[in-house]
Amino acid sequence: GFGNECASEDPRCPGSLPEGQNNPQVCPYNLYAEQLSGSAFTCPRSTNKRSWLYRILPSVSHKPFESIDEGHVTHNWDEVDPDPNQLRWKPFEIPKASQKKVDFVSGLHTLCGAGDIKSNNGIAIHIFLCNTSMENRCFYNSDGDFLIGEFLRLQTRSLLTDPWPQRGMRFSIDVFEETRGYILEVYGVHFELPDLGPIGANGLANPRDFLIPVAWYEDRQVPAGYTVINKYQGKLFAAKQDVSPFNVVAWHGNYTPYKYNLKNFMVINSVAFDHADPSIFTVLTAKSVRPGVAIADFVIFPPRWGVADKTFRPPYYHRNCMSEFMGLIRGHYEAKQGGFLPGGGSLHSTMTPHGPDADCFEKASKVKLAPERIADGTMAFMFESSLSLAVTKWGLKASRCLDENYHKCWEPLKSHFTPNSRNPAGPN
Ligand SMILES: O=C(O)Cc1cc(O)ccc1O
Ligand SMILES: [Fe+2]
Repeated sequence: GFGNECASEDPRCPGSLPEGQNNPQVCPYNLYAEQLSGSAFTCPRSTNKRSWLYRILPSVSHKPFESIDEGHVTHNWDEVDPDPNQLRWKPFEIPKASQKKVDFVSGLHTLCGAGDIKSNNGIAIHIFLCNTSMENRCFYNSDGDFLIGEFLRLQTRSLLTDPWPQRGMRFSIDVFEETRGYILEVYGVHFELPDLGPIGANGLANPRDFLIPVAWYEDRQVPAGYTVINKYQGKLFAAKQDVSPFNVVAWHGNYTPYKYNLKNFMVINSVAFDHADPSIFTVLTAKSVRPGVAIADFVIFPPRWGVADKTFRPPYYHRNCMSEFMGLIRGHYEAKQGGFLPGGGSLHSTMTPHGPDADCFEKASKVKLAPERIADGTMAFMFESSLSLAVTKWGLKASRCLDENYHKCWEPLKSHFTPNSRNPAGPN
């Protein structure tokens, strides 16, 4: 369950978790005790996060970190001039394994972001494009948490393992084929489940559906050197060590990686009339200090029924003080039948107008309203942020995926205004 206090021992070492204290003079099985803190020691209980790890060697057993090539990872939000236009990307291209072997870390590309990494306030959106597993390499992020998009056949190994690693957690990603994914990085805060207000005690993403891994260790020497890669203040560093870092035999605490299957999301929606705001689809939120304002919300558009009467059912036309980055994991998105493709993305910046394309408007204004399955087999999502996001050089140019024709999807919109005829009948 989300945020629970858990305890886990590798079954090969029963009793490896010290009883009654965290720091015995000598730990069971002669393990080292190490605390991983995900919040200031003094945070209120409700936000205090830490885990105690009992490991074969402490994390400090490594050679010094050295700077490595960042590739397309950046936290420089001034690389290109601001551009308020609607932006859309065709599916980001995955390099072919036959041409170049690229793993999760070398395949990380920063698309956009905002804020300041050193003062722990901001977000970044990355795309990863890879074709090879991480071999004797792991990664950890000193700057923030990674929320990694949902992918088939992506497997992680980590000291506590699994796909949504929080700050500091080391993980290694295996892929079985050419793989692409989206990452929302938040600096300085952790994701939380949104409050439910009048919805009640249950619904949306239920805490019990968040899965947390069990302890599992490998006691493996790596004479050729195991590489620990660290993203620190937006730059990449590597340190060698001669053992696997996945050497945690037992742990307890509430600071863990977790994963969540989006299929478990309990969708709430309009069952009478009108289009509800997409905040009803919030899976997780990373709060800012302003009440109700997120530095980033993770919102999904899952398969569901559309039943609203006398309603234009697709998303309304709008301008928003929040920035909206959208991606498509599979299927299609209700407001754009063509052009917005799985593996691509779109960015509608602060107050930039957007909404259904002309074709969608025409169809949805005329369709006979019956209960309808919306977007079966699809999964679109939005990273919505109160920060005004800047796009990187890679996003605008080097990715070569920017769709120069995006604005054309609204060009056919024409006026339907009939000043002399009130049609349809007007409000009831
Ligand atoms: O722009 C979008 O497609 C996302 C979105 C969906 C919706 O149902 C209402 C508002 C909104 O921004
Ligand atoms: Fe929107």
